[in-house]
Amino acid sequence: DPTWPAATDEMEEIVYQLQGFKGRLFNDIITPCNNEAAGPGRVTASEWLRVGFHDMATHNRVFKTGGLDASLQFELTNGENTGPGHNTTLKFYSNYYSSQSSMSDLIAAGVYASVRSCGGPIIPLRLGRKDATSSGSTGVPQPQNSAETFRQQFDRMGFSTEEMIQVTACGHTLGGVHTEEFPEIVPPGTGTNGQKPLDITDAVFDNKVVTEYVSGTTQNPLVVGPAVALNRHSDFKVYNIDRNATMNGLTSAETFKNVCRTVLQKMIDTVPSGVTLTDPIAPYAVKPVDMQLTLNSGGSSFLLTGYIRVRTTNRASGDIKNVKMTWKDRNGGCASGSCSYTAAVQGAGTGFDDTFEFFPISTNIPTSSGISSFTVTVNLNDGTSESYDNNGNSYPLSDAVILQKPQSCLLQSSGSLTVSALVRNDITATPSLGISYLTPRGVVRNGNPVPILSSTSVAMTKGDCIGPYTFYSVSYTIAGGLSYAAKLSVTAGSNTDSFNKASDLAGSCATFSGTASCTTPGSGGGGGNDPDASSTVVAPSSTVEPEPSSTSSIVKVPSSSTDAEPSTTASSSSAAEPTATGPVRKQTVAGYTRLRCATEGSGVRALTGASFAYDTMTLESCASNCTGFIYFGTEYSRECFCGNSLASSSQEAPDSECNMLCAGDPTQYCGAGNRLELYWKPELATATSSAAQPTATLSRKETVGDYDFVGCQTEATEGGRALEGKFWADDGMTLEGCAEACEGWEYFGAEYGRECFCGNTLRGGSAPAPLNDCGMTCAGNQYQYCGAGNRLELYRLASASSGSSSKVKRGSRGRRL
Ligand code: HEM
Repeated sequence: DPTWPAATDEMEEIVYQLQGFKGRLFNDIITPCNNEAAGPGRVTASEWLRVGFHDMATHNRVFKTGGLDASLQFELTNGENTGPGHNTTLKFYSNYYSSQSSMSDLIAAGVYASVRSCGGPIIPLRLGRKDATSSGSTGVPQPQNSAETFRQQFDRMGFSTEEMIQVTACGHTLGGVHTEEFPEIVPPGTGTNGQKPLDITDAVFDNKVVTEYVSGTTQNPLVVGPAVALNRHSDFKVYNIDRNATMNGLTSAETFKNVCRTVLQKMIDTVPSGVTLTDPIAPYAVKPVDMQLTLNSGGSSFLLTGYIRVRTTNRASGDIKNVKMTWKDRNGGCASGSCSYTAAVQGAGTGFDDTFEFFPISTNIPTSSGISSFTVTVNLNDGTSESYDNNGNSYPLSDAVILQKPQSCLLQSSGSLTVSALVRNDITATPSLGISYLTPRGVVRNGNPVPILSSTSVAMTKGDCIGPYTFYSVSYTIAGGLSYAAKLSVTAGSNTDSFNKASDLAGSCATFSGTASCTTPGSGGGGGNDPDASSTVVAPSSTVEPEPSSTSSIVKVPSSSTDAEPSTTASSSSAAEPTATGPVRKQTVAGYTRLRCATEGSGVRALTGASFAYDTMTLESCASNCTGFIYFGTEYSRECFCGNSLASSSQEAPDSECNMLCAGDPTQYCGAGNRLELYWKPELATATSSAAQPTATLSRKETVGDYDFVGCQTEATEGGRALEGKFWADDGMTLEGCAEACEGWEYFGAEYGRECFCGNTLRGGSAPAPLNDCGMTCAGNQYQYCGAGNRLELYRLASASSGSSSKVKRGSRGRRL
């Protein structure tokens, strides 16, 4: 078993913990192998495999540049990487992209997963790839190249002639050639759904690509057909280079599988210099998952939560009776006298080749004695048991630094994050919060769908001492709309509580209540060690938002205890209503007029033009940042947003809700959490556009051309797509474009941002879905909705709907289809 924790833990989960309880669903769109997530004629698993090759294919073995490094994301429009498959694949992987899972490791994992999902071999998966930050050289083999050029290109990649033939055959057992990308090889109308398969089983990882070729029955469009006359029959040129000797050696299914395991591993292990790959990963026999300490109210005990995941692949089902966790306290003993917890199974999950059971942990641990590590005993129904001690190390679980989730919160609409942490009083280092976060590329250049991964570290401010711990906290705004994907680490000296998911945080921070008196660990705990001891509510807070300090972004955990650091300026309670000397609501600021206190949009920002966040925020400085924009608004004391339009879902809110003072001027109001102190210059609206009313806001379109909006609709469950008439996909997709393409059809539907389907009927199993499911914006118009994965933004001809018995009223969201 690997030793826990390891740098590969997140990838281990993504790759093995696929479905069922705590499933990461990485295989969702490639299972079954013939799934066509991006539309008919597009076998998703084959697209994943091809992505691996195209990313690797620019490797130079002499200079040790390129290889599997995710540089493909910057190369999507260089002419070598045609077709939408690369884009949709990288977009899917982006859901898993983090500081612990590089895009290039995800591409390699995608090769492993697609091959496995299609019945191919288990490719050993090493990890540790690093992502390129810009495009690399060109050099992906193209069908028109000569046999000698192919040989040279693969030699540059580090592949012998034999390996070139093998790896190409292993790749071309899946998928096909598309008319959209290679109309000269597959002329329009000659394929099925615009695709011609490379062998007759284009969604099975078998050696038909070889046997059909060797027997002369192949219909592979890169061997026979129009490509021959055009000299684009690249598979023939490659396979025939050694007079078919290598191909003849692959006619045994077993040999093919083994050879493909070897050459595909070589393909994904081809990396630039500076990368050292780990040993191949394997699923843990026993793995702690999501272990977390949380200080209970009162402050004298922790709640330890998480799961022990046990691999059950080689066990008879129901084999395990329960799992016992036994821990050591901070000093290596068991001062509290009770240091174990036994759990029964809660859920089961599966991977391609594995099964797991999960045993939930939920137990209290006194803060006076704490925890340092644990071991696991798996008790079997036959009366025997197995001990797991993490290869002799015990499973480490430090209580030195703890991210305290109930007092941490994330407002996803604005990205406003507050993190509270507890640091044990014997740790002298001041903690800092590390935030690793994704932001969408502002300007999408060359179709790169992968968000930017950044990290930042912010110092935390000291709060109250509770028992042997001291609170620290900090607030920060994660701009860009992907705050839920952030990972949070609190570090003090060599102690850290790392890789906590921001998505686990609630939208509002709860107030901590506890009176355990301040102690130093090891002193025997002092007072307040009884978990049920008095838990006087110290600072009942009526607001859900943490209260802002007027001088900085720091939010102190509310407390009345005497050793609290003095608050420097205006107290939070004075924020609510202006007094003679207190804050006032300014009606005009630098030529802008106050409009109202406004909410953010639902799921979108109210103002999307530009944004700023800093600790010296004033209305004047925000207005100055927003010069030229029709609107500006301040939020959450230190944030500033500009825009020429206001999201239609932004609502007026009572002024009393815009009650936070500006971080840089406590005599002014600067909104609140999810509340904008909104100003505008209406004359700019008439100058820049004919209407003062905002025009460009993300909203549902009730009508598009001759079509009425029907609703959000699932795909069909009965063999095929909900709409079967016509399909196309494009990075410039808009609702108008889709409507136009579907002229003459009764329905059109936009899906996954960039796909368009037409049809006269809806296939069985397609059903109305909640509107919120259809949350993807159109690739060609950010202000329109274009469905989502497996969800159609569905429209129907107005004439058809009003004429038929099952009326869909114009503009209604009728579900009556
Ligand atoms: C001389 C080398 C190669 C050439 C010239 C070549 C060329 C092509 C072409 C023209 C297509 C059609 C793409 C489309 O229309 O979507 C294709 C598809 C494909 N290639 Fe290759 N290829 C080569 C080697 C490889 C290798 C080494 C692999 C992976 C190990 C690979 C994996 C694939 C896959 C999986 C598809 C199907 C994609 C789909 O269905 O969307 N190819 N290849």
